[in-house]
Amino acid sequence: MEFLDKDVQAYAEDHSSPEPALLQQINRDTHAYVLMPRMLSGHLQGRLLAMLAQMIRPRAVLEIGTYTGYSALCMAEGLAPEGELHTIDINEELESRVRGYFARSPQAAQIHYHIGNALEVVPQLQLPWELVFIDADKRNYAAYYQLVIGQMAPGGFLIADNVLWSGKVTNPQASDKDTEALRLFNRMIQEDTRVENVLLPVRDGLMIIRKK
Ligand SMILES: C[S@@+](CC[C@H](N)C(=O)[O-])C[C@H]1O[C@@H](n2cnc3c(N)ncnc32)[C@H](O)[C@@H]1O
Repeated sequence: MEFLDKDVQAYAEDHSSPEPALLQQINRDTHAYVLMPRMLSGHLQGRLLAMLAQMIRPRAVLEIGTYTGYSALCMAEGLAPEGELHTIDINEELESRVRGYFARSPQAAQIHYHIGNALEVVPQLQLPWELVFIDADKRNYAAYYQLVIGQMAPGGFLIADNVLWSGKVTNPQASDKDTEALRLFNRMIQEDTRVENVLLPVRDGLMIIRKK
């Protein structure tokens, strides 16, 4: 479910910076050749991620859930000159496609792509994260948060995607495991006194969290 009216969404995209050429190609290719293209962040959310990264100028970015590399490349636009971005995905089938896209990015040398289960890879990457994007399996959102929050730099930002889950989080009839996991995650963030947070109803819901 999109929370914005279709015309408003189109208007917002028309009045946001265009996608860079490489991202346009990833968007097109993902819809043509890859399963579940709805998972890609897309134009509006991608420009928001790029803008937030440009505001933060992070030296260390972590992404959990690379998929076809779209959101990683958006956030890489804002990396500090000495910064690095680590992105993890469990799906090795997309690896050669994604490596090809990353190689064409102006930030190619700063991007580190890991194939594996994020629950195992994250503890091996001990960096003071200044920007984290959680966008993988919903049942592990709380576990990912607990893994990274201690590693994050004070003043660092964490963004979690799909926290409205097509509106199911507010539907009392919805009790599937993913919906329950997202309700638990949202409640956990709301009650965590170490952070400030705002839930933005953009696309499928973005929880933006700042570590105090
Ligand atoms: C919604 S997609 C990511 C979309 C991408 N961030 C974007 O905006 O274009 C979710 C991805 O998480 C990956 N994933 C699922 N479980 C995972 C796990 N345990 N560890 C790492 N990646 C995982 C899936 O393979 C999938 O590619």
